[in-house]
Amino acid sequence: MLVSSRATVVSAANFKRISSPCSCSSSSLFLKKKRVGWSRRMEDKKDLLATSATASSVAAQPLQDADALIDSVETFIFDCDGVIWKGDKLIDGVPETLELLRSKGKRLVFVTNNSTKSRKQYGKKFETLGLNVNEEEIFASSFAAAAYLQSIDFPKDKKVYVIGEQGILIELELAGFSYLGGPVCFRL
Ligand SMILES: O=C(O)COP(=O)(O)O
Repeated sequence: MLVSSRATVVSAANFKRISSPCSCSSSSLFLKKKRVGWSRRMEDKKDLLATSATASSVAAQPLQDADALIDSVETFIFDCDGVIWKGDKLIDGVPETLELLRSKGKRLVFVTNNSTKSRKQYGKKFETLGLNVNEEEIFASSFAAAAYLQSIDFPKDKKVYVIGEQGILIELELAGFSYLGGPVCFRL
């Protein structure tokens, strides 16, 4: 399974020139883990800086053989903002890249941690941008919140307090959960 992160914009036009998505993702995960002990000791900090420099170098390795990579991967997971679109603007090369991967029978999954929209609303956004993506291929954090509650058999007669966006409320409703809270406007 291949995870494409924000740092690795997959574009048909420059696919052969991009860095390896796997190395970017693993290095950022590694850095997050290391950060737990970072503030404790200055020596740890120095170690981390040395390590992060090495990790960055590894992440910058160019992709040598895009065809071999595509052939070896069954499922491509794309982040959305910064990879598929920037705000409301489609990123160049994305339609061609997705078409290429679909023509090779690859499974595509689109993930986003932006909870302002439900899966259905994201489906509309993909459509507006001219991309043919099924709702089942979209995993937004809004949907993940509802799916998690289902997975732990959260009782339907209890309420969920939502600190989050409208998309979460919609997904909770679809899953049959009651809630309190939701988007809050702060006035200064
Ligand atoms: O919009 C955001 O806050 C992040 O969105 P992303 O997870 O699709 O990159």
